[in-house]
Amino acid sequence: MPQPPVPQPAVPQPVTPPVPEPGARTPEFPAATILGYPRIGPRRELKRAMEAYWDGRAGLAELRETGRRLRAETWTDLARRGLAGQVSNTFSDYDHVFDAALLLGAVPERYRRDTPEDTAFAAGRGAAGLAPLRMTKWFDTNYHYLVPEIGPDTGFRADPSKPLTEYAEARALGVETRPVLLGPVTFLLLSEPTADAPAGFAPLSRLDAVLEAYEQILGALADAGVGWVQLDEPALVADRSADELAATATAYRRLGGLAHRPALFVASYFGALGEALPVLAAAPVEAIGLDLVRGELPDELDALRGKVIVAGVVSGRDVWRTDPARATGQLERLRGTGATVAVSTSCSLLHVPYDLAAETELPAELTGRLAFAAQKVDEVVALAAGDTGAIPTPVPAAAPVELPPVAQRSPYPVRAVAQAARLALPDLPTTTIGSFPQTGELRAARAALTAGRLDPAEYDRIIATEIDRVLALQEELGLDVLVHGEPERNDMVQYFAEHLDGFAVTRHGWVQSYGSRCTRPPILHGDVRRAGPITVRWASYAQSRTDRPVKGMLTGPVTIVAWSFVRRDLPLRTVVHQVADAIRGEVADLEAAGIGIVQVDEPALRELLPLRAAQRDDYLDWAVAAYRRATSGAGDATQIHTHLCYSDAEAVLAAIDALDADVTSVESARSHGRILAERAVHSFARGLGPGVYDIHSRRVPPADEIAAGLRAALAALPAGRVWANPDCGLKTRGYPEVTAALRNLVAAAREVRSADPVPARQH
Ligand SMILES: Nc1nc2c(c(=O)[nH]1)N[C@@H](CNc1ccc(C(=O)N[C@@H](CCC(=O)N[C@@H](CCC(=O)N[C@@H](CCC(=O)O)C(=O)O)C(=O)O)C(=O)O)cc1)CN2
Ligand code: MET
Ligand SMILES: [Zn+2]
Repeated sequence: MPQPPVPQPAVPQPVTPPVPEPGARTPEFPAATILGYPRIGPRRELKRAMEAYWDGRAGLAELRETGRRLRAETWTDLARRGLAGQVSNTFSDYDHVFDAALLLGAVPERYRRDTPEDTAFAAGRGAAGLAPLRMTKWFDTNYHYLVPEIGPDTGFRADPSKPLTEYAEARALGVETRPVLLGPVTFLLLSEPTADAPAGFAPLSRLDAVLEAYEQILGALADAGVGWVQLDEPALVADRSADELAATATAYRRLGGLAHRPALFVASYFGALGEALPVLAAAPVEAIGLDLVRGELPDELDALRGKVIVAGVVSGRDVWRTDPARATGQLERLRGTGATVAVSTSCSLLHVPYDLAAETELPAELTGRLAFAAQKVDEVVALAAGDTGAIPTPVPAAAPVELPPVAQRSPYPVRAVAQAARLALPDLPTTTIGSFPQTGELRAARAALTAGRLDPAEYDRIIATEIDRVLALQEELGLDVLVHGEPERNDMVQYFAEHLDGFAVTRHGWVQSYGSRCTRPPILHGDVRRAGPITVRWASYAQSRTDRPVKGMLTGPVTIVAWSFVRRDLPLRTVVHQVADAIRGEVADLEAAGIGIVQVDEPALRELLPLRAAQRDDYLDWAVAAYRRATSGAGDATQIHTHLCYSDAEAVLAAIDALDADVTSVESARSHGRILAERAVHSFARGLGPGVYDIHSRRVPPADEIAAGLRAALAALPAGRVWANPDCGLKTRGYPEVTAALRNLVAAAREVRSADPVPARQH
């Protein structure tokens, strides 16, 4: 098939709208814009610069220079692509939510350092004796933000230096930009109360103080000549209480009422505004952004009369080309109402890779259907110019094969007896979550293998040696259930995608996950099928090298799909069930190879939970059913483990129970044992490993602290069902701290076992 040309702007000239006169009327909103752009660098330049700075291999000046260069290159490239509506302040040293805390001067005292970079890194990474800020998912994406802490006494002091600097930088390049700020309502709704806040304290109660800071920031931006500012309010697409909607009305009445300010563009994304739409429509703001990919055109368009509608018709959440018929249909209907319409992306392009042009190994028929960030900019520009000829219409898919129903497992008590007899584990069994540190040598070996510089047999020898080393370490530490350490995997999702039909993987398609960490989300483009065993070889190898049980390690169907870009011509549930069927086959093969424990991770179960409550039960039903499809083929004596992390697991405890795994490990360390306080945990009928070692921090937990965590678990759950484990995999940590922490974990489990003789095993 000939490759359709990528749409190019007719005149590749930087487009710089006139700078508004002070006191002039609302400046014109550019016809084509985006809500944000990737910032890690097309070759992860920022990641490398950050890590070099952290390791002391480079100074702050070099880090800053890398950031400045990446911003300049982005503005220049997007100007060349003909994008008039450029944005600034979308760059971040670590995280844009933390940047908002810096902007408002609301950073917890314990993280404050001499420079904003060091402050952000202290908050994101912690330091000796200083735990980092809690980190959690940005809505339903795989991006993680640092959760701001706001209390009754938090002081706010506007510091607009970052948006001002970036605005000036772009201006110096001849590019007029719209600074992007996190909106006040979303900022407060994403924050959590400080540790010393009274019970029931809601950060939103500090709205007045926050608005005062925003007023000063808007004033400073206006002074600098900023024409439009973008305030991001994605929190408004979730269910909001009457109080929260009233706070939204207050916020925008107040900011809109300022005499001296830029024109205000309130951006919503990740869904439809619903009941927040009339609230924003009634507010004195000049432009409103709608996600028209996730949401349909609202009926109440009349209410928006007089405002610019920034129509998010190009998806920022997937890698597919825009369906020109759908997009132009929406744009025409909007224009038909007499509204002023700008073409935009549905959300920031932060969640997609930079440039399809960097991928030279993808099949041509797939490339023809794809658009990464740069191509999405081209689409926005083409749609705004009414030039859709260059955007091909997507090809409809054939109907998927119906999957047969599967039988469910025996009841847990029956399985528990069979497993206890087979595994003969002590009370409080100790284990880890799967990965051991991914060393530089492993990554270098894999890079050499991919580049053809390393013989596959030699690579296999390196992996086997690493597995031997990791097993020996675990035996020496005295862990009860061992893992092979996942050294052969680049990533827990990409690795499976590389071994399943229906997926493609990229070489440079990096997307920021948090801080300097990135993933290359695979592209699920066809029907998914497992061509052959994926993990059996290394699992059996590991089991052949030790007498202790080795857990087989698989990624669950929801997580594989959540962390990939998926086809949109089939319902998500159908795609997830196809992946589940492939994993089911892998569980069967591991079992046949004599593996007695199989862990099927589902850390993204919570992430895909719909933002609107009305859609949640339906999602949880099919997600749980998919997990059971993946695991229910296992015999009674095969112990199925699952693992969830970053999950606010509280929100989905009933679903976790319904997964029917024999043992579940969850994050607990960073949520301060909150999970154990949940009433539902007490009725949790199977094994539970509340994470007692926070692997997201370099800190080594002392044995008595771990023992306290285990005792708390024993107070909530029957003995014999509590496991001792870290709260996630160890791949991002280093060996010295992992060894010390696991030594403490084993010591703590032994101490609690001997000091608190537990009643006979209950099942
Ligand atoms: N997909 C996914 N999402 C997730 C998680 C996860 O594990 N996977 N965990 C949670 C937290 N998020 C995370 C996301 C990424 C990483 C992470 O460690 N990423 C690595 C990259 C992992 C990877 O793909 N590694 C490849 C490529 C490594 C690499 O950079 N190679 C160099 C060459 C290396 C050398 O020569 O030394 C290169 O390509 O330039 C490999 O090991 O093969 C990183 O950013 O550094 C950790 C947690 C939630 N979401
Ligand atoms: C993000 S969940 C990670 C689970 C995986 N088995 C690991 O240990 O790395
Ligand atoms: Zn995890």
